[in-house]
Amino acid sequence: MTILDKIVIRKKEEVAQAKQVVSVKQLESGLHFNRDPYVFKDFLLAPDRTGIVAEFKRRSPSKGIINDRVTVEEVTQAYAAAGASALSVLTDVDFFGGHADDLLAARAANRIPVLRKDFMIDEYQVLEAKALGADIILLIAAILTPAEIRNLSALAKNLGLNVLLEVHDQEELQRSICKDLDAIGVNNRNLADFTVNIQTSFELVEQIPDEFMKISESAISAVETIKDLKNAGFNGFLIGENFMKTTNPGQAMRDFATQLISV
Ligand SMILES: O=C(O)c1ccccc1NCC(=O)[C@H](O)[C@H](O)COP(=O)(O)O
Repeated sequence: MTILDKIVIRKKEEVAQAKQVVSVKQLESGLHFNRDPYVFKDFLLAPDRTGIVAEFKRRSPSKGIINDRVTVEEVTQAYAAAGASALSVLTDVDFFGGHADDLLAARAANRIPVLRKDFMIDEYQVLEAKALGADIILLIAAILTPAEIRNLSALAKNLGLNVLLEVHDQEELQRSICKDLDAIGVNNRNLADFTVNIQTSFELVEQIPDEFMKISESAISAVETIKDLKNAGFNGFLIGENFMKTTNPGQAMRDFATQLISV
């Protein structure tokens, strides 16, 4: 069994429990339910932003604890001030040490799009994402059928949310593309065995239709890589560990963004 299989099994239990505690009706009366989400594309393409989707990531299955000494408010505000186009906030508790409260805190502290980074398998989680104030949801092709992707993305669109589809190879991409997606992310990390290879992005970028924003995800640690990814056609760059492993992730993002201007 891969880590992804384990995460999905746990996620099904979590969603079933959550439905017992908070009804769909209660979600729909939630704090942020009627808020208009930010448009992801506008922030990715804004000339005064970097295209970086900066992630708040306390720990991960591949690395264990990355940083448990910083707060979501201080880090995400510093990311936004340093030119992040969007924030990625992990809400998975068991495998990433995240929490729904992290998303609420990031939302309250910032005025740029926030991605709910989780393993979405049920419509309930999409409603939750909206209630928590997310602007973007992630759909991972490796854990969803094409029909599930169509249904979850259609619901997200109805709620005004942006949809980022994550793929790892050409087969996932071709079977998963549908009309309600806004962005397609190529994950350079193989979620089954944790190996990382930035070439995955370069190999897949030309297969992604131009109507979608193109995001390269994971294992990005050099400004030169961003330059190469931009030249290859990517609009966005999801970066977590490279910033979070430092004592001051916001400053690490600022230094990175400053170097980006000169490459
Ligand atoms: O990061 C992991 O170990 C991981 C394991 C299993 C499923 C997902 C995982 N990560 C989620 C991500 O995609 C990354 O957090 C994100 O792309 C940022 O990656 P990085 O810059 O390498 O932290």
